[in-house]
Amino acid sequence: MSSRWRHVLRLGGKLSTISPHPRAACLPRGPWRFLRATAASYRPPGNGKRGGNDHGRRWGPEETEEEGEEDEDERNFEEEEALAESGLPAVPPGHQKVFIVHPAVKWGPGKPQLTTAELQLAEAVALINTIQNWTVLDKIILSTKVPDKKFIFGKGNFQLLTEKIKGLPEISSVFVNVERLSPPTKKELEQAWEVQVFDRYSVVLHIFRCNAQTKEAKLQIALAEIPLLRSNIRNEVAQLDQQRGGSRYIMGSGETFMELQLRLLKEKELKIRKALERLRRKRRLLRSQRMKREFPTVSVMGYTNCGKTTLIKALTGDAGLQPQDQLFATLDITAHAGSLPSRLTVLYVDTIGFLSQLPHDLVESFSATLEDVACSDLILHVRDVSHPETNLQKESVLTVLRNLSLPSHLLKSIIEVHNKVDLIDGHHPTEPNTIAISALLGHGLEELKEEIEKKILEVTGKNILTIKVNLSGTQLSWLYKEATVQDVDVVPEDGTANVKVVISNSALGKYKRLFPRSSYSS
Ligand SMILES: Nc1nc2c(ncn2[C@@H]2O[C@H](COP(=O)(O)OP(=O)(O)OP(=O)(O)O)[C@@H](O)[C@H]2O)c(=O)[nH]1
Ligand SMILES: [Mg+2]
Repeated sequence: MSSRWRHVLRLGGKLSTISPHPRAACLPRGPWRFLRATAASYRPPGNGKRGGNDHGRRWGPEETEEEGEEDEDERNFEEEEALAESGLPAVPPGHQKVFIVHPAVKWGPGKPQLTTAELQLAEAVALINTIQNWTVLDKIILSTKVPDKKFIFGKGNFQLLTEKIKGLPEISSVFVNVERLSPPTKKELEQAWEVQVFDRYSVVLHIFRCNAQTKEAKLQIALAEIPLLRSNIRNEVAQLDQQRGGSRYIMGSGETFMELQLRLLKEKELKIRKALERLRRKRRLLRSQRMKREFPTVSVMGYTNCGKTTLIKALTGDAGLQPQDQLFATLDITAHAGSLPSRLTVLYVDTIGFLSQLPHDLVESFSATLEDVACSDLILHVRDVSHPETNLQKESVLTVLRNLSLPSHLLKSIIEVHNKVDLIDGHHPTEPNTIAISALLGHGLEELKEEIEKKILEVTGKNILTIKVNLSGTQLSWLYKEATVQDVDVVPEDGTANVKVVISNSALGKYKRLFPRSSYSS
């Protein structure tokens, strides 16, 4: 056996018990974990009998199976294989005592416009507090000119920070509140501070991992991890080669250690993409079924923790929904039926929340689920107007919405919902298409429903009418077939009924041609 292979296997089998850092038991264990995971997750084809507990199906009774039972087993096996241990340096389980550093650009073009360093630090604290068993031990704002460069801080500030961190031996990790730390920077900081170092990407990814419930969300997160894994492999294998200076090729294979790692990663990525595409097809099928049933769809979007789920729960009375005071509580797109004032049924779609400086890879990996938004009839943009950064949050959401290439009529008809007005005094928005509510207390919901109905009727080309029909004719049965009958008020004396319907423009045209002598009132 070549020495390189022995090396790979030894790393694969044992390294998980070795910690290269004295203070942290679960520091990154290197790209070889991925190799181990891949080998461990292998099972011969056909041995994939699984429980089939697919939490990913949240669309309820509309769902139909498009593929056979046997294929289902195979699919489950493939999905689980794609989801096998990612190999990403794991965030250690258990308690984390975190020190937060916020590098603040205080002047020049990089200075943030709609926020302050204090508010950004508060959001970093909220992110950490969202994770169970994680606590913030201390925090600091330090000025920098180049938060995205290899050396984030100047010499003096770095020394001060290092002394502070080393003076607190209880600290188990440091969260540097920047979008992404390059692997060499992260490694250097970890060596200097002797604790694990996280950036926004790894913290948000960890929250996602903790909160993901459905297979689709888990696959999307696994996909978002790939770029991180790739750069880790490049970085760590390069270092390994430098240290050992040994042969770069695995004997007989014509492949270097890094090439092998990258190939395995590519294979894993393809598996994830394939599994996601299958789920996407299923989602499209369900969407087309919903559209056939003519339920208008309202996407409820907004910054994380603004109250989207609370609002949908208030509008639909769906007891299954669980709003939580937690960032990224909702990671799965789910639809919930609710009635508008005219008793028209609409589906409210709960979506993943936004975050400013949310790493691009993460947003992209969730864009498949956001496909549903593009197909909806109306968007509610929910805002927590009691939040000190509400304007920045609005801008972040609108920027993402614009980048989702949504149809322009959707962007133009957005209803802006000012939520949590119970927490502030005298909030009376004056902008058009804006409604103030408290989803928690149920204030302003009737006005909101009326506005939703008005917009839905406009965009779907539907009308709400009361039509007088002759009960001896075929009008009523025609209306039951071609429109949504809301109410039938029979007038026994003259054998007629006043029928309240929601009817599309095209169906109304047909009705008028078929029954030219009917009378209508709106
Ligand atoms: N005071 C007050 N609190 C509210 C209101 N609406 C929601 N909340 C609270 O805000 C927190 C977040 O609510 P969610 O409905 O989970 O927010 P979300 O936008 O779905 O959050 P994510 O799914 O994490 O993006 C919960 O603690 C809610 O009780 C409101 O009108 N007033
Ligand atoms: Mg939610």
